[in-house]
Amino acid sequence: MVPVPDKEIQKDNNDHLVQSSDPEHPANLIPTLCRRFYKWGWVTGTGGGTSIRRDDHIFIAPSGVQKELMKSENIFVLQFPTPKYPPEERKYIRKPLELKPSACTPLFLAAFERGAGCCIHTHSQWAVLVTLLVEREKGPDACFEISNIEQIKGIPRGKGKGMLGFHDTLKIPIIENTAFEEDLTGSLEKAMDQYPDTYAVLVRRHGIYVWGDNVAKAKTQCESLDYLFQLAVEMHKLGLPWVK
Ligand SMILES: CSC[C@@H](O)[C@@H](O)C(=O)COP(=O)(O)O
Ligand SMILES: [Zn+2]
Repeated sequence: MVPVPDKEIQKDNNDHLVQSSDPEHPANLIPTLCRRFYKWGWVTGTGGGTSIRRDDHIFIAPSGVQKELMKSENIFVLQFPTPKYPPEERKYIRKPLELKPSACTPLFLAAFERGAGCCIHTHSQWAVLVTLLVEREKGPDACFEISNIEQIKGIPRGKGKGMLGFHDTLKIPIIENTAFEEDLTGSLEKAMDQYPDTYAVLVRRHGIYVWGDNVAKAKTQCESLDYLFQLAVEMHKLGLPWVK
């Protein structure tokens, strides 16, 4: 697709890119998913979010808004690929007036650059608690590990490698939080490189980024991980080990 020149964006703002009666259209799916995620405590108090790639378009939510009340008309559209930095060089082809794009944008872009079709960021308390329970391990090797739990089979072994088995050990890298969301991008990318098979990165005292080849995979992987984190917290309370 030929990038739309700036003047034309100003003229009609490409509103048609977010207008569709199809509930599966990314501009409709992002608000629907965020309403659901809000109920699960993943995106409360404006935290967290979701982004979807469809062909060469990235659909992004606005920053600092109640994510469960978002509408399709509030969605930004980026031409993909696009520079992650500096933000003013990103190729927005639709910008809702008086809104800023999510601060998670460069992190979502890092997942799309690695082939994801959807990326979910949650502030789930289970994810945060797990990062606190492995707080002693800092640095590039910090990771959450769990094995011998049926739900591990909901997580891929790596791209094109099938799903993890019951006896496999699931490993999710943990990066340290930063004062600003955007500043997590470098360490997120480092963790992605260090763990090329991972589909998720935990952020200490903050939450998690989970991505998938498509929306259904990102959502079910995020659900499986959240289940495992909750279970891990409860196991810890009972003095049960996460890895056999
Ligand atoms: C409760 S504020 C949370 C934000 O700082 C950030 O962590 C976040 O997840 C959402 O950023 P946003 O720019 O609103 O999409
Ligand atoms: Zn966040």
